[in-house]
Amino acid sequence: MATAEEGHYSLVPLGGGASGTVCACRRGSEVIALKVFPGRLYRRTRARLDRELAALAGLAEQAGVVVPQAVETMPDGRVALRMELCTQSLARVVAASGPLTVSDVLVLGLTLASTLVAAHRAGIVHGRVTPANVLFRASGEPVLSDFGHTLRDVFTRDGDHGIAYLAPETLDGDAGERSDLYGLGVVLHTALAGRPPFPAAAPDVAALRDSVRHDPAPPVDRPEAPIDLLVLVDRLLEKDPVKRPASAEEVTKQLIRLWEAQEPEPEPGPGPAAGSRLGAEVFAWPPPGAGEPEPAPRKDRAWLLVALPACAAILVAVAWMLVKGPFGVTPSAASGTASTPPGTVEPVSLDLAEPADLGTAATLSWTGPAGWEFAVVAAAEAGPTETTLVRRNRTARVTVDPRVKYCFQVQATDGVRVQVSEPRPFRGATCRE
Ligand SMILES: Nc1ncnc2c1ncn2[C@@H]1O[C@H](COP(=O)(O)OP(=O)(O)OP(=O)(O)O)[C@@H](O)[C@H]1O
Repeated sequence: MATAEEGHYSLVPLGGGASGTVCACRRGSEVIALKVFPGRLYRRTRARLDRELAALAGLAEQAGVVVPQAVETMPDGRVALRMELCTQSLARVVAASGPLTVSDVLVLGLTLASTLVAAHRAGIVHGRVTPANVLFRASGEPVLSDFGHTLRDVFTRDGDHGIAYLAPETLDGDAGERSDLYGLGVVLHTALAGRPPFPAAAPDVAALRDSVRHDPAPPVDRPEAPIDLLVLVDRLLEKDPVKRPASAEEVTKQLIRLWEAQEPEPEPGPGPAAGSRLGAEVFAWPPPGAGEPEPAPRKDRAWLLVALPACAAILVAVAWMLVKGPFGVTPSAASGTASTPPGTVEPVSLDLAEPADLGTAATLSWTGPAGWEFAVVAAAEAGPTETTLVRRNRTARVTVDPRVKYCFQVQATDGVRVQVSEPRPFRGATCRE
């Protein structure tokens, strides 16, 4: 494992992709990830990158994503993106420890599908949803990384990297929202089968491209998995994008149904605190597994068994808030009451303040319990109702049509309870109490 001193940094390579190399980086007490690209950044590309990073920062407020926090210049002039350092990728977990449990696969699928809902609503297509781009935070929360096309387009040096994971249309340079759904299919297939649908390290690249374009994915042998989950994964992996589910929202709804239909699992026994082992790994230096071409076989996957289910309740409830309709307010019909996905109602204070009208936007602010996740519901008069996750933020800026009346509402969840604020009329809308 190479640890290089570069300027004032200590760098440990974690792996290389189509366009850059990701390193864990230590500067004093700070530990981060740097994705280093093989060249300098010119002014026009920088302007494009800045616009992209601004859009991604907005997405990070709504969804579980790792996005660049800053653009940095290495001592030799190469450009690098600074990110939070995660513990490891799904690719590494599966290669080292085998397939995930069905329940973990459902949580993973729900989290990624609701992330794609938020991304697609913001007009952002990922383009490379792969097992290496699904990372785990120290808490066990799965997050999607490697958004952004600007530097990928400028610095791609290995066009064949990762083609085993790409949708057939992406191989022809045409990626859209349904290509991200194909990527989700690859991720779920990998998590269930313990290997990707097509071998990542195929020696004959032309044959691999041919397989990705034409061969069906091999069946997943998990008799305990619900048949509807296996059918969904197969639909996500359809070669023709039109035959895949129509949207990430549809996939989220299906995964919620599968989650709700699960047999209750036995109570977990006493074990380490959620994510504690992962946390230790992140802050150890150098990071374990860094620089290894193949993950070292690791029998012990106790951290995932503890950390991922510990996140499940909140991740599922957040996905549920995003796509389930019962709290939707409309100017003529609003629930105004608390409801829950699986748990009980214990009212907590959740107060949405008078929205501020900025013409094409409204700013909302509210008070609510600490540690809960929030979503904003905006119902246009005689128009659609949109729910936007805002994670733990207490303010939101919502784009509105300057000619339309709205009712706004905030939903909150701690993973067990869901609380709904009183609806707030905007521009004189009539919201039902
Ligand atoms: N923020 C991060 N924290 C921890 N590991 C990371 C982080 N970002 C990337 N990695 C890991 O670093 C390695 C290289 O990532 P990189 O994004 O360069 O390539 P890739 O995901 O294999 O390919 P692609 O170019 O298609 O994204 C991967 O194994 C990835 O899981």
